[in-house]
Amino acid sequence: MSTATLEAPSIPKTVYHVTDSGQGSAISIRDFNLFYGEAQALYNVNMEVQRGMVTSLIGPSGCGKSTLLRSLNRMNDLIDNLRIRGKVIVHDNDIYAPGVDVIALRKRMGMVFQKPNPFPKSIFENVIFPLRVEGISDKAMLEEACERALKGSALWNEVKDRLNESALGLSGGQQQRLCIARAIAAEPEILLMDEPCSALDPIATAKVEELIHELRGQFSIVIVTHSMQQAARVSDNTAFMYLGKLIEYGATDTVFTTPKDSRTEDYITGRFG
Ligand SMILES: Nc1ncnc2c1ncn2[C@@H]1O[C@H](COP(=O)(O)OP(=O)(O)OP(=O)(O)O)[C@@H](O)[C@H]1O
Repeated sequence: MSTATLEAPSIPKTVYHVTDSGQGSAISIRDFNLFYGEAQALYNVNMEVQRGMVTSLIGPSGCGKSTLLRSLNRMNDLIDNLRIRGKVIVHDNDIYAPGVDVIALRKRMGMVFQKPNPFPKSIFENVIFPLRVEGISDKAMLEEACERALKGSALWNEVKDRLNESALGLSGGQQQRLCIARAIAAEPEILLMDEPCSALDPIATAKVEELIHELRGQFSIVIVTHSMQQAARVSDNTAFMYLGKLIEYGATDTVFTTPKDSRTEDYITGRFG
């Protein structure tokens, strides 16, 4: 792993000092702008999400973190009067190009939301839901996928004897790890997490953070978090956003110890936000 300067000449104001995974980019965001009706929420964002690494999006409330995250798998498509300009490149293809299969795109990107959102079904059916959607019905294949995903989300030992019980009977922290199991069951390449610990207590948060650490390498993870401590603990790279702009995108250690932009410094030292 080396520290490389990734250039984005079209926005001189963003400071880049990103830790390069050596495996290239999982996602390239290029001159990306987003408008909710007349209101612009993202301004010329340029960012390379490094493959196999954990990337945190931080910044004060309303700065556009969730908007940017949801732009990566086109979750924003469902919003009326939304316009975008720019590109999001995954596997050399712009995901906003005409004719893109959005369902296929979302299969490559598992998503975990703020609040655990298990379906009112059994633990087993929750985990293998994405495979059912794909039309897989082979029992042995589903059981194997379920076990793999639950082991991957560090929940297997806690639920292996109650797979047919309702997922709603699990604790909040277990439900969130179940949602992570569901997100990884179809073996996506990228995991998008929108404040995955905001509804969890400190112990459950620690477990999810540990899990993120374990999933690193296997998946490219982008996580929105309000907690700077969490960003510092779990991520390789951190992107600081402010008023819809990407201000600084760099190696997490550097962002938190020696930020290069005064706005980043003001935020991480608690002067605003
Ligand atoms: N569906 C929407 N329609 C219109 N405006 C929206 C919508 N979603 C977000 N916005 C606006 O876009 C801006 C960015 O919001 P976003 O939720 O992305 O910020 P955030 O950094 O994730 O905030 P928070 O940390 O509070 O969750 C805000 O001004 C917000 O009001």
